[in-house]
Amino acid sequence: MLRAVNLHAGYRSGVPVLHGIDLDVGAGAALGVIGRNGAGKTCLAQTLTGALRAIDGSVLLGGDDVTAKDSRARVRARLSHVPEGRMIFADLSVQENLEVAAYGAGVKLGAAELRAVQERFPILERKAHDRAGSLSGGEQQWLAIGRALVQQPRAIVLDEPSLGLSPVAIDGLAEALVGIRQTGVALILMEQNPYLLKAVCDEVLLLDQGRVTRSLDGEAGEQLVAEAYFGG
Ligand SMILES: Nc1ncnc2c1ncn2[C@@H]1O[C@H](COP(=O)(O)OP(=O)(O)OP(=O)(O)O)[C@@H](O)[C@H]1O
Repeated sequence: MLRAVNLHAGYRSGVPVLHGIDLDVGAGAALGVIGRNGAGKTCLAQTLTGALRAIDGSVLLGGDDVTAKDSRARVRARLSHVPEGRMIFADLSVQENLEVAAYGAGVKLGAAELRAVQERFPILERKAHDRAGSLSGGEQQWLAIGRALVQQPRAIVLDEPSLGLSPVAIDGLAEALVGIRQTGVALILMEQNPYLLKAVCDEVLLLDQGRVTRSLDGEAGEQLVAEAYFGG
């Protein structure tokens, strides 16, 4: 569903950060990307979703080459982004945040679509009319994922969604992401938390200085991920 082929990219300074990334995640599958601070996870998330332009290589969504499309066009092609830091609109209500996200994707947010997201994350119904900035960090993460879901994505790229969450909230996040996978959405999860990766992903890529240095399958487990990542 979402593929990167020989992807080279960097931030606007022009210094290359990614040096030839290949990845492929199918519908209903989840691919993890783990790497130290500065490995290039955010650069990869932004290049996949169109916030940054590739220097070379391609991004394909459902077989279509979207490399030349900007982030807005990619959202409309059903590729959603849950950015690092959540990036919700703090001064809008929870429901308005969902409405804006759906509008940006060219999707009508009817009562049934709203209910589907609220059933997955009941807090988004209980606090529908609260200011989004008044939510706790964990609640804001549900809203950030809810914003992606109302866009009716075929694939979602999530950038460090566990950041700042308690262990209990991370368990809830894992459960939610597995539930989303089961609806056929492809997930790419940039993460530093091996336990979340183990719970959600079939395969985890190790990113080091902009290159994939290893690929670990789900059976390898969090122990192997942690050993490889922490250099054990
Ligand atoms: N806005 C920017 N402009 C230029 N260089 C940047 C920018 N943001 C990050 N970098 C550099 O690009 C490289 C990759 O950073 P990136 O944030 O993509 O890594 P990351 O794996 O997401 O790290 P973290 O886990 O700390 O968020 C690093 O060397 C970083 O210093």
